Amino acid sequence: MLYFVTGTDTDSGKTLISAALLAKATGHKCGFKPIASGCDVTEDGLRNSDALMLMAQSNMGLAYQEINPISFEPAIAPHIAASQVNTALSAQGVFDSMLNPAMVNADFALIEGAGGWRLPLGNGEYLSDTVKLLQTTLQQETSTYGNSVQLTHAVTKNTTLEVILVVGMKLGCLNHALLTQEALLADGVSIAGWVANQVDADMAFIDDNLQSLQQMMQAPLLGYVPHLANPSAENAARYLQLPQ
Ligand SMILES: Nc1ncnc2c1ncn2[C@@H]1O[C@H](COP(=O)(O)OP(=O)(O)OP(=O)(O)O)[C@@H](O)[C@H]1O
Ligand SMILES: C[C@H](N)[C@H](N)CCCCCC(=O)O
Ligand SMILES: [Mg+2]
Repeated sequence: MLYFVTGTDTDSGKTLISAALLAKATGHKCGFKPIASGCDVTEDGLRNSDALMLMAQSNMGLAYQEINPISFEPAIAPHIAASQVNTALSAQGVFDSMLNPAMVNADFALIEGAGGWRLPLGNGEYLSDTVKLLQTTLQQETSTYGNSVQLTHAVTKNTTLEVILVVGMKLGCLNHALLTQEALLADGVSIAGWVANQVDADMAFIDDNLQSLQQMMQAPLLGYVPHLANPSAENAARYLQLPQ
């Protein structure tokens, strides 16, 4: 199983839910954070807390750079962070840097996006283009990646990619969730499920909002995660089911 986890916005809970789904998964599992802006400078290089949280729930022994190949220090839009260090992002470049044998051979692998579905990479490209590229590549019988290594169905467990949408439950999320769903469907990706994640501890009429979303979302609800006093992967996992 290979999933791309997107959200209605930055801070919607993609990392918490991704880590929680990894915690629930069994077998060989790994989380990826291809692009991270907002990193600490360490002796070992740039380190991002999302990538470290996913790494803590992964068990395939990957190096940090394999989980998070593209990192920027400032917590700003990645294409702007890239331009600050005189570099540029592209859908193909992100694809090339992130594709890893573990991603296609894991029992459970997920890729956390950055921001929301239509995250700009600059030059008219979006992170959603990378996801579409990955989906197309996996669908082809044979494909090449990285150093032209041949990937065939014989060695590729994960030949499909589905999206999980994390809805950060707060006032305004209905519009964000519906627009994101529209974009996902228009882009031809399939939605494995969505998660209602209560980021706003005091959201009024949470039950009514949840009910409205359930009526309008065209994918299974994988769980409602309330606002947690201790938002750990294990605590959030108690409220979730893995996609079928
Ligand atoms: N259900 C929850 N209860 C309590 N706190 C939460 C909950 N969901 C998320 N948070 C907190 O909200 C913050 C944002 O969550 P998270 O980092 O998972 O968002 P994100 O969508 O991954 O953001 P980014 O776009 O930066 O990757 C974190 O501090 C997280 O612990
Ligand atoms: C810094 C933040 N936590 C994320 N890593 C990046 C969010 C970028 C959002 C870009 C945008 O859509 O405006
Ligand atoms: Mg995150």
